[in-house]
Amino acid sequence: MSTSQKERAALAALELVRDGMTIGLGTGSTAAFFIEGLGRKIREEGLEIEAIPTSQASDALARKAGIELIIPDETTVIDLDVDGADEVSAEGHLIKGGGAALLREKIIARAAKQFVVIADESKSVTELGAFPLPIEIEQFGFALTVRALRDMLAGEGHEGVELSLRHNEEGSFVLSDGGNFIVDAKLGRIREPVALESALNMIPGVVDCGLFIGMADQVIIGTADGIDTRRY
Ligand SMILES: O=C[C@H](O)[C@H](O)[C@H](O)COP(=O)(O)O
Repeated sequence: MSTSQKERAALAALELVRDGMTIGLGTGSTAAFFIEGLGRKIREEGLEIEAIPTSQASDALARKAGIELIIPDETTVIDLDVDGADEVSAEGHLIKGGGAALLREKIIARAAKQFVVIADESKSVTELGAFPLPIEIEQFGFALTVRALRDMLAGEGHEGVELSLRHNEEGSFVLSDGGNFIVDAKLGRIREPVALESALNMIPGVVDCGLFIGMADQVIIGTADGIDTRRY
């Protein structure tokens, strides 16, 4: 069996798992390799692991893999969170949310002692922005929120940016697990991601955006014949 770059990164992240840990489970095709691998590791090594999924999809995968899931309370210590990304910059800043899970992913990444990103080489970029930035917005007044986004982005030098409400193949709006809409913003190039994240999250109606700035402790990129690990 040939190992894909995504799987290679996921297998490397499994090396960070220790008995007794509470682990955040990311969302997407790369995180799925980690979840399946974690299930195998728990069975083979008899580990005591509790996990918190960042989406209904990852919840279902984890249950299938036999991983014990918990709902965190205020005392919960999340030792490790492992998740994929849509783009990873040289500084370790991320774009996430291609699978509409950005809010739950950010809540868990923010709470985790160690946030590890796993990705294939195609996700590694010098500057964020080629991947349309997912922005999660409240359904109420969504058209007004889109207008406010457009106005703010124009003021920040992103005039005429294409903003689209995400639809599925049947033409219905895509909803996040929390029931919100997702707007994809084709920015092309994000020069100041720190300022942009703050400006986006200040707009009433914006629940959160897919910029994860300075959050990753470690990025593991699967390559053709190994891994490239970056620590921040
Ligand atoms: O909302 C989805 C997540 O942010 C994913 O982690 C991201 O889209 C990467 O997914 P994949 O590993 O499938 O490329």
